[in-house]
Amino acid sequence: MTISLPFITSAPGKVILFGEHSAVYNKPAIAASVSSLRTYLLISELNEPNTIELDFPDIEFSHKWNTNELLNLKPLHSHSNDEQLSELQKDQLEPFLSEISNKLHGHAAFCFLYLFVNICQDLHHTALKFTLRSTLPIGAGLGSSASISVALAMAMLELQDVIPRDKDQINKWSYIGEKCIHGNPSGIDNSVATHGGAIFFKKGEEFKQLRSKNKIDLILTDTRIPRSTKALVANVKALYDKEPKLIESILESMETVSLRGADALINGDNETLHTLVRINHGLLTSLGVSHPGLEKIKILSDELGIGETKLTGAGGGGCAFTILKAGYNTEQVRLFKQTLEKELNYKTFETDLGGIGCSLLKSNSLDKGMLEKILSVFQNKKTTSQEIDEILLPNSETKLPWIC
Ligand SMILES: Nc1ncnc2c1ncn2[C@@H]1O[C@H](COP(=O)(O)OP(=O)(O)O)[C@@H](O)[C@H]1O
Ligand SMILES: C[C@@](O)(CCOP(=O)(O)O)CC(=O)O
Ligand SMILES: [Mg+2]
Repeated sequence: MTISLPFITSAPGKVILFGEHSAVYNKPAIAASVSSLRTYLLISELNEPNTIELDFPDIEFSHKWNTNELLNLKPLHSHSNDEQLSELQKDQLEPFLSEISNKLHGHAAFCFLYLFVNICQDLHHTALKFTLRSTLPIGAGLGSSASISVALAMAMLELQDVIPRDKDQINKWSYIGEKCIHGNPSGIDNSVATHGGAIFFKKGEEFKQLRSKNKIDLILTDTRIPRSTKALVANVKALYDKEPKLIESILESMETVSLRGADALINGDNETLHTLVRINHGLLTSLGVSHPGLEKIKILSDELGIGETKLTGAGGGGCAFTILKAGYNTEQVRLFKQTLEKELNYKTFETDLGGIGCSLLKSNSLDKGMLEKILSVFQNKKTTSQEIDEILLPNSETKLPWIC
């Protein structure tokens, strides 16, 4: 039975605890979803026949395409060859993307179109609007790209009536979406955004859910320094090609860090965890993916003696996390946050790790008043992250019936 419109999908962002970049080279890595930073995607009927509209206000992008023209394209992506996007498909999509010159917009639109043409061939609705709002900082290392890919893939599989709902399918397609945005992703971000929790991930293998013995106390800091994952991953590749032996040995050290990290998390060995965070950050710095703005966070946490800091995600700007040592001084932590925010204009987040993965909200499970409230969150482009959270965040007071 076709899902009735409107409906909403959602997926979280993530923190990579150990192993970013080395994950791309088939080394193991550990990531956890960030419970409170999520993307929400509303799929609604459009009052304009034969039209697909994207409305992505977070990046000030909206665009319309003719539905028939899109559906006349052949789905050319073959999962048997899923290491590569289909070149033929890319060529077919080119005319639909040619008017979009902004890179941020182009990556998001390419991800949307590639998934749409390959997933939605038997669409029952021909006039649809996709409105996306995210409480994640974009391009900051917290996996906003994977989070939108997962929300899009989940929505399109629903539209296509793929029953039963299957997270492995969502994960597979969102990995393709990540490829459209990143070029060469490892797949760790989409896996954790799909399945939630914390995962031990190795490219090409089944990932394992990881249970940490202790709650990890961390402060997440966004430098607000913009960067693109695609460019950073390409820089590391260029370095690898230039110095393969040297870089391979750094990647092998990162492998050891992730393996030891998994043990330390499972056994609640905090001291080792702190040492590994320091070592992993140093190794990433040696790959050239830190930034003076990230080093400022590390230096401040060292000076105040509150814990260990490591960049997270692709680096080059974006975010770092600081894990707080046992019995930390709360006054020093307050000073840490205040200095970052007031003097450096950084943003700090407090979030738990390991929340739910992708989820679906059906309109027929909501009363009329609540549905109207939710629709207004999407319609009003000025809605703040806090207002989005108050209504849509799973486990918020509204207790919406999200299906995981
Ligand atoms: N809320 C959003 N709306 C539209 N596009 C988004 C959104 N969040 C992320 N994107 C897409 O993902 C890209 C950022 O991905 P990336 O460089 O991998 O950084 P990260 O995943 O660390 O946030 C953006 O350029 C944009 O194309
Ligand atoms: C650098 C990398 O390891 C993580 C990228 O994460 P983000 O897009 O910066 O959130 C790339 C990947 O694993 O796909
Ligand atoms: Mg990304």
